[in-house]
Amino acid sequence: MERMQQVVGRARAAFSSGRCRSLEFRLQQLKNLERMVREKEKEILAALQSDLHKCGHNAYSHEVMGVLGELALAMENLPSWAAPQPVKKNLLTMRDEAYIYPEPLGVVLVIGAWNYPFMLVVQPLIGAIAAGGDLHGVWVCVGAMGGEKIARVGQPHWVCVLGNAVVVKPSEVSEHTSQLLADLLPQYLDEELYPVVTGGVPETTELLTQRFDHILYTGNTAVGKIVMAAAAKHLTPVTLELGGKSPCYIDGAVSYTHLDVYKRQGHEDVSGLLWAHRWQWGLEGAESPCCCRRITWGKYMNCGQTCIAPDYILCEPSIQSQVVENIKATLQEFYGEDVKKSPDYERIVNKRHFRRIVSLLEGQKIAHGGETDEASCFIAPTILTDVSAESKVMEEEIFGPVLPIVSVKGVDEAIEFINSREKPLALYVFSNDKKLIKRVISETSSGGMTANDVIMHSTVLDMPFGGVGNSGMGAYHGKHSFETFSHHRACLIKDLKMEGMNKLRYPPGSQKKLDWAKFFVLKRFDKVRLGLIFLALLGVVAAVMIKVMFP
Ligand SMILES: NC(=O)c1ccc[n+]([C@@H]2O[C@H](COP(=O)([O-])OP(=O)(O)OC[C@H]3O[C@@H](n4cnc5c(N)ncnc54)[C@H](O)[C@@H]3O)[C@@H](O)[C@H]2O)c1
Ligand SMILES: CC(C)=CCC/C(C)=C/CC/C(C)=C/C=O
Repeated sequence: MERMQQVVGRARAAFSSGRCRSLEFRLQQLKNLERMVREKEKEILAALQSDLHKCGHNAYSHEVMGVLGELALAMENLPSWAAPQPVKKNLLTMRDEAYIYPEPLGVVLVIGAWNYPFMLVVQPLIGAIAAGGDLHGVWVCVGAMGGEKIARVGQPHWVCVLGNAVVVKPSEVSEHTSQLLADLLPQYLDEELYPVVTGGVPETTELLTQRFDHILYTGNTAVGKIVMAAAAKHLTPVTLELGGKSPCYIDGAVSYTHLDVYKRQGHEDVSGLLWAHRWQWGLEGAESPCCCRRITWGKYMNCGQTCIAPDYILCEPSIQSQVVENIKATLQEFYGEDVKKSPDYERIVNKRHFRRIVSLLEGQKIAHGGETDEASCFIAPTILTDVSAESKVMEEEIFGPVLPIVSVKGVDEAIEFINSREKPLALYVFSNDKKLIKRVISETSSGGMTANDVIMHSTVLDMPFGGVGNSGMGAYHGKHSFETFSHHRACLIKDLKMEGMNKLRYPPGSQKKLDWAKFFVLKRFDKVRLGLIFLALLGVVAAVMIKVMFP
């Protein structure tokens, strides 16, 4: 207990010292982090190889690339993210400065998971370091109502505490990466502001008794509840990046839909159009090789241990065998004749997870794969067909290379199926009918979604990444990380003039005062209307002057 108290206490003291006060300091820390990633690339890739059997290419493109992208985005945009944001004002506040100032929360705890052990720790760390505003300069509101612009003028003349301190807790399950982060981060970042705590459940439990100003936890839902309960004791806000069963619906009726569309458009001979359609999709529907290749990539990457991997497929029974054939062909294309020998295919992280996944195969119809080797934690890419919605494999998140196919009659039943379960972290739909895609989006809910591909929404850094309901709360990535780790403080700066206006709100009250207050507070003028009123007034003044000057 004492140790954790010391770590967090030191981080809080460092935060309060104002060491991380300037934008320049935070940018420097981000630059140092980038230098660490570039200089220690070999060590990072080696740790990922030891923990998850990730080959160099996969480790780089799945983990390091995302971190470098996030760093570049944060460093480029930090000055504009950190600037106070002007807001629209009303008639009572039109002379004042009104803006939202992002301030850092204080000491943040980042708890990572083992499946992308480098990225899931460093990516949130970037946002937490960056967060907070820039009042180090002198900011003025330029423009009247609506405060069109906030401008940084002059040299810094007063300072305030900015940028969070961050306690980093990598997952003990990926022990090599965890140790590497504990060794490297203090070499490149301020040691007191950004301490690393290693260890397992006892250490995390102890850490969670401490008071933090925000906790970002990545991991399973059950532990997410433990984290939230511990945070509640201190009223600490949480971001929970959890998991769940992400469905993937394949629309097999695409070609027929298009046939109809082409006919309705008045095309007599649709064969040429359908041929073009087939050329685009490989086959007639979304069960095409192209779609199945994308699904195979996202399902079996990192041996299925990806939070947003398509967990299971929903499709009509008529296309099931085509889907299986196309996925099998892709597996051959990706991993060759002997998957075990492929450097691109990872392993299950440990024996506990290995046994859990193997137990999900019991009683299932294995259409492909199914080979396992406990000694090396190897499970071959596996496809299960005609899977019952009530079976064990359809109850919990699989988090392994097992892909069940569940039959549905069509999109209506698919939507019903998805909505009858917990809200997933991701949702995938394959169809070249845009209307159907939009319908699935509007009639379901999930943390994020991609149509006609998988995983890829998580790579768009301008989009928030996070879950909803059982799959989590809050989000991060890019500017959303900055916002997650900042408090959005409402700032109104008035002067001591025009006291007469305030009489409206001071006692004693009267109906007349209330009517004027209503006018000043509730009346909304848009810029065009204000402009017109100004022009009309100008016209009246001009008319009066003309009349006076030329009687
Ligand atoms: N949403 C996301 O971004 C995301 C990313 C990766 C994984 N996940 C989800 O995470 C799950 C897999 O991760 P995991 O949970 O096996 O990872 P894990 O075992 O690494 O646990 C995550 C963290 O929680 C801590 N922890 C574990 N048990 C604890 C306890 N009893 N009390 C306090 N702390 C505890 C660990 O020390 C670790 O740092 C899957 O459900 C997956 O979908 C989600
Ligand atoms: C190689 C490319 C273009 C993308 C892969 C990125 C990737 C591995 C995303 C998954 C990230 C994530 C939040 C995983 C959670 O377990």
